[in-house]
Amino acid sequence: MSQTDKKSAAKDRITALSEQINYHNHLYYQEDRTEISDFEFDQLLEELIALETEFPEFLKEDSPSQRVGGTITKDFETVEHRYKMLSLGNTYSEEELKAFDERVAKGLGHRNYSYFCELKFDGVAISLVYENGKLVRAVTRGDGYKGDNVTANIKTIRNIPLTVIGEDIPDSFEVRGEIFLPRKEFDRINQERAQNEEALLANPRNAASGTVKMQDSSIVAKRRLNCYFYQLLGEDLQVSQHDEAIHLLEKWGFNVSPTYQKCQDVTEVLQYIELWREKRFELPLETDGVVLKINSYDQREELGFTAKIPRWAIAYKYQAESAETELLSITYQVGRTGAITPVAQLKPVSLAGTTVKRASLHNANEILRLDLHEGDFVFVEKGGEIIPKITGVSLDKRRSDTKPISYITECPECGTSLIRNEGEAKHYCPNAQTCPPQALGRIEHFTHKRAMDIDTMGTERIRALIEQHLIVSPADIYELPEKKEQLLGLEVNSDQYTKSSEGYLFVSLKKALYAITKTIPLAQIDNFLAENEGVEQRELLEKFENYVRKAKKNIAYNVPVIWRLKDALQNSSFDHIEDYLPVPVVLAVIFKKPAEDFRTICRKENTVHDIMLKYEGNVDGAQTEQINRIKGNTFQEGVVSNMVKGIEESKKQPFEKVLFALGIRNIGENTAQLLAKHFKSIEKLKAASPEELLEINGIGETLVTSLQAFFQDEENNRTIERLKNHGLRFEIEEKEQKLESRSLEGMKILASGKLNHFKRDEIIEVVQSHGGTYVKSVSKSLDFIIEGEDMGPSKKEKAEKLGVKLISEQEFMDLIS
Ligand SMILES: NC(=O)c1ccc[n+]([C@@H]2O[C@H](COP(=O)([O-])OP(=O)(O)OC[C@H]3O[C@@H](n4cnc5c(N)ncnc54)[C@H](O)[C@@H]3O)[C@@H](O)[C@H]2O)c1
Ligand SMILES: [Zn+2]
Repeated sequence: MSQTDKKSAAKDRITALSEQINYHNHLYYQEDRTEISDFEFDQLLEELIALETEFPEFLKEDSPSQRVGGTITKDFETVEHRYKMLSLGNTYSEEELKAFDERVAKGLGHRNYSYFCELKFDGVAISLVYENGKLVRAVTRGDGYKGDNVTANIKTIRNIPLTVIGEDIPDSFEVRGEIFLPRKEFDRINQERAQNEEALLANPRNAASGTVKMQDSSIVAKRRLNCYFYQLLGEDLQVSQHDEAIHLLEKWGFNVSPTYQKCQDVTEVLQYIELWREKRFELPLETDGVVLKINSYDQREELGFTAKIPRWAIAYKYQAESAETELLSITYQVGRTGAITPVAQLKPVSLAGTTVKRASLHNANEILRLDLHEGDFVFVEKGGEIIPKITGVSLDKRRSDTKPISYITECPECGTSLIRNEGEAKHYCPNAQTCPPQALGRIEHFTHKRAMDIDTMGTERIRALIEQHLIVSPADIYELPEKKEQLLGLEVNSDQYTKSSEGYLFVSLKKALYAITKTIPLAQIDNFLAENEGVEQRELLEKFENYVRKAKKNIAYNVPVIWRLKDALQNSSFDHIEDYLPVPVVLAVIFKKPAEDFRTICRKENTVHDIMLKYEGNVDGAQTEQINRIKGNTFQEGVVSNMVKGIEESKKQPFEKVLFALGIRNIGENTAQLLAKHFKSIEKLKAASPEELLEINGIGETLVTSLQAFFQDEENNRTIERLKNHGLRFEIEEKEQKLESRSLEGMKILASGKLNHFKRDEIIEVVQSHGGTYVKSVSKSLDFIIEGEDMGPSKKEKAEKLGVKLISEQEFMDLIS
C-alpha cells in the first residue's frame, strides 16, 4: 500500500471507529445498556488512539479519545465541576501495567514512590460537595466538566452523611465515590420484576446508573443504593498523601471499602491484583478491576494529566471470562403477558466455575445482530449479568451449508401466529384467552390472596389444570368440584417438561432414563446425573451405559435399552436440548417403534398424560408402568378435596374482591373498591356512562376505556354470567355499607409516609368507614394529608406548593374518635 493509500485508509477507519465508539458511549451512558462487552469497547478505543497517534493530523478535538463518554441530561440542573472529573486509562495486561510503571519512573526521574491500590467499583461516579459540614450538592460526572445535579436522589442513600461533624472540618470540600446497587438488592429487584413479568435489569451498574437519574426520589429510596468513597478534594486539606485522605474520609463517617492496600512497587501491585481476581466475587458489589494511584500528591502534580486521564493512575481490568461452544438449538419461552423470549441451548461448557448450557438472547433483533446460524460455534461470556450471554460467533468454524436461524412465527405453546408491534423488540402471542402461560397469569391473579383468595390452588396446580385443559377461564374453576373424578391422577409437576421451537414436548433426561430402564431408583439416576453435570449428552449416555454395567444393574435388559435410545436419537431430527430428551424418542424406546410414529401426537401437547390419551396403539401393563414413571406427581384424593374446599370458600368473597379478581386492565385493588362502593353492583357499573364514571374522584379516561373494552367483550360477559350462576357476589351486601361515623363525610384524604397505628390498606378502610374518600395522589382537591414518618420530600414539597394541609396521625385519630 502506498503512503497516501495508507493514510486515507487510516482516515476512514478513524471516522468509522469514532462513530462506533460514540454509538456505544451513547448506549452506555444515556440508555444504560450495552451491546458489546467492555473489553470489545476498550479494544475499539485502543485502536482509535493508536491510529490517532500515528496520524496526529486526523485527531479531531471532539474525538471520543479526547472526552469522557458521559453527557449531561436536560432533566436535571447542570452544574459545573470545580475539579474536572476525569476518566482513567485502562489496561488488561501485565505488560502494559509494567509499561505504565516505567512511564511513572521516567516522569519522576526516580523510583522513590508508592502506589495505593483500590478495587475498581462498577457503579456510577458521584461528586459530593460539602459546605460548612453540610452536603449541599451531589453531581454526576457528566462530560467531566459539567454534570447533573441529582442531590435529591442521592440524599435518599442512607449511609451518605448529610452533615459531617468533628474537629478541623474544612469549610468546603468535595468527596468522590461510586454509587452502586448491591448484588443482593439487584437480585431482589429482579426477582420482583420477574414475578411481575417486567423486563429484568441487565446488570447492577446499569441499574444503579438508571436509578440515580430517576425523576422520582421516592422510587430511588426504595432501591437500596449504596456508595463507596475514594477521593477527597479541597483547598486547605491537611493531607499530602492519598492514604491520609482515605483515613480522614473514614474518620468523618464516609463509607470506604476496606479492600484498599498501599503497595511499594509494581510487584506488590500485581500480587494485589491476583489476590482479588477471585476473591472480589465475595464482595457485596460488582467490581471490574483494580485502580492503582500514586500515593503522594506532590508526585501526582509532577506527573499531571492528559486531556482525558491522569498520568498518575491507571485501571487494570479483569477480563470477563469467555468460552466457546456449540449452539444446539433455540427454544422460545412464552411469558405470562404473551411476550416471547428466545433462549440459546448450548453444548455444556465450563465458564467462571460453573457449567453453562443456556444463554439468553432477548429477542429477534439480538439473533439478527449476531447473525446466528444453525450449528454455529459461539462465544459466551459471563460478565455482571446473571444469565450468560452470547457475545459473538466463531465465523471460522461455520460450515458453508448452514442456514441463518429463522425466528418462529407461531406460539410454541398454543400455535397462534405471533405478532410484533411497531417499534417493539419482542414478539407476542396475541391469544390472551387460551394460550396456557397467559391463562395462567389471569387465573393466578383471580385466585390471588387479595382477590378470590383460593390458596389451595397454587401456581403448579393451576398450571397443571390449564395444561390438561380442565380450565382456561376463571369460571371453569367453579366447575372443578363436579369433575373430581377427572382430577385424580392428573399430572401436577410439569417442570420436567420443556418444548422445542417446533412445539415438540421434551422430558427431562432424569425422568426418561428412569422410565426406560429397570431396577434403577430415581435417586440413583439423580446422583449419576449430578456427578456428570456438564458432560455433553452423547458422552453422558456412554457413561450411563458403563455405570449400568459396573453397578450390575440388570445389564441384560438395561444395556440394550440404552443402545435403542442412542439409535433412536441418532436417527431422529428433533432439536437438541441439553438435559432433556424428545418425548417421541422416549416413547419409541418404550414401544419399540420408530420415533416418527409418535411425531404428530407429541406436538402441541403439554404432558405425557395428554399424549397417551391420543395414542391409538396397544399399551400393555409393563408399558403403562413405564409411562407412569415419566409422569410428574399426580393429584391425589387429599389434594383434590382440599382444592374443592378452597373453591367453595371463595364464593364468600365480597363484591370488591370479585371485581378486582376479574383482572380488568388498570383496575387495581383500590379502584375496584372505589367502584364497588360507588355502584354497588356489576349491573350498575356496566350501565354507567363515561360521564358518570369520570365524576368519581380517582377515575380517569384510561379506566373508562378499560372498562368499556372489558364489557364489550362478550367472552367476559359470559364469564361473569357463569360466575354469578356459581354464586359469586356481584353486588354489595347491605352490612358492608354500614358506616362507623360521618366525621369525614365529603372529605378527600391521603396518607403519606409510615403510620404507626394503621397498615397501608387499613387506613383506606378507616377513611372510608367514616364517610371520607381516600385519594391516591397529591392534588389541590385534597382536604388534608395525614403525615406519617419519613414522608417523601417531593410529596411534601408538592403539598406545600398546592396549599394542602398536613395533619399528624394523632390529629387524625382525634378527628375520627
Ligand atoms: N460496553 C460498552 O459498550 C461500553 C461503552 C462505554 C464505556 N464502557 C466501559 O466503561 C468504562 C468507561 O470508562 P470511564 O470513562 O467511565 O472510565 P472508567 O470507568 O474506566 O474509569 C473511571 C471511573 O472509574 C470509577 N472508579 C471505580 N472505582 C474507583 C476507584 N477506586 N478509584 C477511582 N475511580 C474509580 C470512577 O467512577 C471513575 O469515574 C470503560 O471501562 C469501558 O470499557 C463500555
Ligand atoms: Zn400462545
